Amino acid sequence: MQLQVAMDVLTTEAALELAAKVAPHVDILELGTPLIKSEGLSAITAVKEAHPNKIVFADLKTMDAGELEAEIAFAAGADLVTILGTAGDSTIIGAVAAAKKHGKGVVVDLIGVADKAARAKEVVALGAQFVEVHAGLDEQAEPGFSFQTLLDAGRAAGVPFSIAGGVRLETIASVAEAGARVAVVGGAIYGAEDPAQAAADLRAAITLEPANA
Ligand SMILES: O=C(CO)[C@H](O)[C@H](O)COP(=O)(O)O
Repeated sequence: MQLQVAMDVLTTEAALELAAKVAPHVDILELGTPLIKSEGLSAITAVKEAHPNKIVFADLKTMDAGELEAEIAFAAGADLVTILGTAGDSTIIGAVAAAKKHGKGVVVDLIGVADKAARAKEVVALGAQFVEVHAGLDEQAEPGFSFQTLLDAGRAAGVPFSIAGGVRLETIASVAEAGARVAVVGGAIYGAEDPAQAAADLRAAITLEPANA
């Protein structure tokens, strides 16, 4: 299982500082949606230039204009972009076309999708590399939120998936056990007193091949 850090910070400077600390322990550097909205595509370029051997993940959360939005993010240096599973098939097909042109990949975020297993199979058939089974920050804060529902949805997906939303040291082993391809960790790394140590601890908690330096 790969480890992805979600850098939900607001400046390129903060992202570069965080990435420098955690890169030795993670496989994928994610630019969070607020960071991209705040700083624009130049943040993607800055992170890729600083970490050319890491997979750079642009959490665009695209809902329309799939080909155009994916195209500009790949051109800026992204290796993976997210398209929302609630978007129409034509949006996903467009983003996949851009990914093929650049030799990159599309991840479909299932946030807000009611039947996650059915949509997961559909979007992978459309060319998505994998799906992200995701509880967003707002959903996590809702009363009665259960992390277990994410694991169950991942298991039921029947296609390669990542888990995002509330993954931390206490839960990451269960993400691996559920068969996830990627564990996405945001707050448990960027909010830690020592992000490098937090990332190293998460890494040690799962059975992984060594991350690329
Ligand atoms: O994409 C996101 C929000 O939409 C977050 O980056 C993702 O949910 C990670 O969350 P956490 O901080 O709980 O690990």
